[in-house]
Amino acid sequence: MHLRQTESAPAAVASPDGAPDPDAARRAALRTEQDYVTWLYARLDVLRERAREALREAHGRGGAGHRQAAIEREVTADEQARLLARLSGVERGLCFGRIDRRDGADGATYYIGRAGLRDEEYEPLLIDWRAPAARPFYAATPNSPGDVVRRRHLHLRDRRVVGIDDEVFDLDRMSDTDRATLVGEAALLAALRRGRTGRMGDIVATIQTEQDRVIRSGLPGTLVVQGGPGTGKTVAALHRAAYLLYTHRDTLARRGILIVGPNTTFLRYIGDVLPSLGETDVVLASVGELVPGVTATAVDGHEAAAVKGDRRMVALLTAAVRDRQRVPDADLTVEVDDMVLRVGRDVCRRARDAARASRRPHNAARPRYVNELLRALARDQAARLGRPLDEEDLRYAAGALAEEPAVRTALDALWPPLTPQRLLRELFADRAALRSAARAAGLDDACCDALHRPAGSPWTVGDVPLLDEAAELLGEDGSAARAAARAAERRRREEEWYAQGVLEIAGLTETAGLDAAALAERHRDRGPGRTTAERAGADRRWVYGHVIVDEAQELSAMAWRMVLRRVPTRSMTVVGDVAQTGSPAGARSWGEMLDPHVGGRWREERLLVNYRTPAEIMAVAADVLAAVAPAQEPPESVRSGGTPPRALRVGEEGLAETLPGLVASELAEIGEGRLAVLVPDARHAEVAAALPDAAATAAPAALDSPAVVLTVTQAKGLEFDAVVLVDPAGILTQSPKGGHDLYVAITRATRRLTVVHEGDLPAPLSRLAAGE
Ligand SMILES: Nc1ncnc2c1ncn2[C@@H]1O[C@H](COP(=O)(O)OP(=O)(O)OP(=O)(O)O)[C@@H](O)[C@H]1O
Repeated sequence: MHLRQTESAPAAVASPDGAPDPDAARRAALRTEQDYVTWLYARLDVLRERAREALREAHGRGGAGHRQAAIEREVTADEQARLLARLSGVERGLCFGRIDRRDGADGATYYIGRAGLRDEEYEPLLIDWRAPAARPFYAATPNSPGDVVRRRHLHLRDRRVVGIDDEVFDLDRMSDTDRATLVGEAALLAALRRGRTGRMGDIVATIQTEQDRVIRSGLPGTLVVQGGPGTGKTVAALHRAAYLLYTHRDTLARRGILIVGPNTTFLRYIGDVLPSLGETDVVLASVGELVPGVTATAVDGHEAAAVKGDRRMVALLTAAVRDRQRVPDADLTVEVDDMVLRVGRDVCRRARDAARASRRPHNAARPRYVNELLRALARDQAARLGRPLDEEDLRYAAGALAEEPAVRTALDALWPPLTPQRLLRELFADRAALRSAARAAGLDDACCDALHRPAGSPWTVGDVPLLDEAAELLGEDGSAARAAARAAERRRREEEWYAQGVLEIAGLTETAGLDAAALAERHRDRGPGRTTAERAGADRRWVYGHVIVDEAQELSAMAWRMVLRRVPTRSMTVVGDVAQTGSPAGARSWGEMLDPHVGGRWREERLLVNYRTPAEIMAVAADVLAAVAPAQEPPESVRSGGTPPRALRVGEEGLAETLPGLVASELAEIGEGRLAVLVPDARHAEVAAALPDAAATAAPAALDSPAVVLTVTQAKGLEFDAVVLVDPAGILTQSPKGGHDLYVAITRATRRLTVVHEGDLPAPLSRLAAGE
């Protein structure tokens, strides 16, 4: 039997007059749990103090030893610092659950929490939520409870137990005392009712069974998590990252986990979840940040986005690179020391073809071409001077010519060293170059028009996969790598010199176990690039142990190529909803997107329950989905009730007058929560001007504001207690995927939805018309 107890249900502890006393039962249960929780925190304090002490000792142990000993101390200190960070991260809500199992004759009780704790005898006091022993806490359902007799949720405020919820799966197996102290209220619904803060919270206490399957799915291969809005795809994927780090720490600590999200605001929104689970060593990046050194936030128009995401851009870029490998129109002539040196055009052509035939990337193949031409120039120079040349002379003369500015300019014009940035900047600013490359790729002039732009334009998100593709085609620019190595060597010497000064000032001699080189290295390691995540984030060619892609339906074919380069093992979690695709280059089906890369070898989990949007609002969204994508099923809302969604008609000039009052009254209704005004792209500035008190940028700080004006693209993945949706017809018609945008906009609301419209309500929203 399964029983979800309510607070009024327990009826076994008697009051003095013999009547059942539920309050006494509740107090008794709270006391028991408080005692245990107090004990757990005491243990946590002890472990933290030990880690702190070990850290102090590692830092303080300056004394004897050589460089090896210094490094060992550093490693110990590093480990203790991580342990301390992990133990500090789990302070809030340390223990959130308990299961009573039918283990053996007596049964057994296990407490579940954010971290595993053991006593001095190594007996478990608290089970880490990711450990196999915690699984029944999440997996037990009324239909298949396994050996779980009762699941209890504990609600903590600071270190105090302030509430308990019980789910009983087998009342007959419970002892009389335990039955007497049953208390409860559905923990999940309590969690869902909380106001939004602008930051996603963890759900470690209320993970649902279907989500648990996603979280604990094995590390190898590609897992697709498909689910409608609010089904917990994002939050489950983040818990999966924590679970994988716990279960495969060795592999993943070395290679790291990358989480790709749609934009920096979204990343900020989800950024607290992993630290609250004690995990910090993860790289979070938007598609626009995946090439180190470039931060792209500008967004392309629909045409440009569609072309840039098209797989044929590979052929276009390949052709564009080939176009930069030229032979002169006539013989090559260069003036050096008042003498005109000449190399025949056919010699240039042969040299270029040989360099291309090496099949090396552009920058790596360049020396073949350049060296061949330098030798030809040197031979011509010697002939004109009437000097014979042996092989050594030839090498020397070619080297000397390479230093001549006129020679360098001439050779750079034929086969320039290229960075991805330079290639793209110059290509997009040059219509003729674009046409030539596009023709080779089978793209028409309209595509060229969509790509063409002035040279100084900012990088867009759609450019970043192209920069990454270009980096592959170009290879490392050897000169840049050499310059970087020289700069690094210079820095190393300066740091050592500085470190020597520090040692002298501190009166520490080399016999103190730390010489200047070791001290410099230690400080260098402390700087950027110290943790796996930091090193990985700064290296375009880093290979991750696992990659999670959120809102994955928005990624174009070119963006997938970029992401997949970072995970050749294809150990990935792909999270999204093809019914929410807004990008013109995004996914229509997972097979279409993934099959070219993983050859059909991906597995899928579906999430079907919406934890965000109440049923009344979801009914409106379902009408929209039925109109724009009848084959897609909307998820089912876990809760109903609350304020019915409504529509509000205003005159055209009435928008600016209506919105401030409407937003103020909605804010008053939601109290501490968050509100978003969602608008068509073209009306963002107008609506933002009407609401000067609301944040109006998609910058991460906007999440701190009680009210924010956003386009639907900017609001993707986010949620708000109240949504004011302005001009639904404008959203519907703003792009070929406008219907999907409207679906996304409606499903951002957790409590209240108001649709403000000027003309007639679009047909899919007719359900709202009745209430006007
Ligand atoms: N098991 C759970 N317990 C408590 N809250 C949950 C649970 N699952 C999901 N939620 C909450 O539901 C909301 C929606 O979750 P999430 O953003 O992960 O959904 P999603 O599927 O990624 O949505 P979308 O596709 O619309 O972006 C969040 O507030 C999340 O915390």
